[in-house]
Amino acid sequence: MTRITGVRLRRILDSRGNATVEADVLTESGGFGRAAAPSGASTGEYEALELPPSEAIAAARKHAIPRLVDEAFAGDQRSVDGALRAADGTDDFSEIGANSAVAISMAAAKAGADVLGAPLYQHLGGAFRGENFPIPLGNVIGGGEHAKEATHIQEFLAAPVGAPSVSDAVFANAQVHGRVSELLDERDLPAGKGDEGAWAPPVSDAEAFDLMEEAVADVADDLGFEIKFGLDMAAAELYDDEEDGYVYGDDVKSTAEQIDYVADMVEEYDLAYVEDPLDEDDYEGFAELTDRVGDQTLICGDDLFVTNVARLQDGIDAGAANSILIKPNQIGTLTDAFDAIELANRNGYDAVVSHRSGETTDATIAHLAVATDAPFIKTGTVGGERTAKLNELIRIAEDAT
Ligand SMILES: O=C(O)[C@@H](CO)OP(=O)(O)O
Ligand SMILES: [Mg+2]
Repeated sequence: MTRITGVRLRRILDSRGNATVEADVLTESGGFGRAAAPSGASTGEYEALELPPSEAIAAARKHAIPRLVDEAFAGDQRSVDGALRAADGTDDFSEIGANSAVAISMAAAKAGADVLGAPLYQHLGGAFRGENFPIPLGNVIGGGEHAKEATHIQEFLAAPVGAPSVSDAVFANAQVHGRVSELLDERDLPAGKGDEGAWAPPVSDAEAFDLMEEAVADVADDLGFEIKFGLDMAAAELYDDEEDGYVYGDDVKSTAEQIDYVADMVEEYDLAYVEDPLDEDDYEGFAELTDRVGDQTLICGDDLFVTNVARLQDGIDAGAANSILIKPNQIGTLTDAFDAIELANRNGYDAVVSHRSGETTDATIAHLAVATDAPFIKTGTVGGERTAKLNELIRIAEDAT
């Protein structure tokens, strides 16, 4: 029933106005799935490779589609993703592009779910998936590679850890986003937005910490539940080999100073989450920081692990981080993403499912996060390509309870 009978690929627009790959997968019994690849700006050096969409589509048509049509079953995700790997033949999907691969992989999962008549989260997670729902981490102030003339730290994320429901959490993040806008207005600061819809004001990182502290406290007071905040430091973008340190404008921090700085911020602001606090090659620094504050907060590896089981295993062996960011397009298939989540969970690492800065309205990650019982999902706060995931989470919570 789920034998694949057709795969169509096309170029569509993403939220930055760039082209990306969309895939349709059709099955023998009329099943249909459609998915689109997201795209990063602060991409990790060890990520699977995104090709220019036209090239990725041409290569996938030549190499992958013949191995899928009449050969693979949408209901058997490993057969689909195995065919994609075999068609590509490289470790980093440099032949057909991780963008073609991930779009086909996710579209096949949706087609498989469609044949069963099950929602995607149920198809992926099964009857024993657990009852928890992910808490959305909402990017409300940001800079780095996502906005010019703004903070050095890439993302300041609201984390509504005390929200009684998914819907309360989603609306709390939107309210924090709105509260930050009011605070900027009171301070006569311009409020442009970065790639993910976060405010990108021309303020120092220290001011952004203060704005976040005030905004989450105000909204928590109003709503009556705990809201913390966290960071994506995207420190690989701050790290400069020649300076041998982390560059914050005129200030350069050595690795030891960076670790002290992050540990101090965790203490001072009771941060719920810190992603990529150190360079993507610095397992040792990650381990030292995890040792210091890992019992108080999540130290998450994004560019460090790139959703890759081998890199995660190195991190586990080194005691680096206690959490992994999961981005299916970093590794190319849902199977690879699931394997990374499983390895993480077996070793006490929390898996946090994430969007990219360049997105479409594809909501697959909302289903992936629920299916795998992820404690957090990073999806932004406002903007159509962000709310597509958040609203899907609200629908899934309604459907599943
Ligand atoms: O660094 C990140 O975690 C992401 C998403 O917020 O950004 P990008 O997609 O640009 O890598
Ligand atoms: Mg990141």
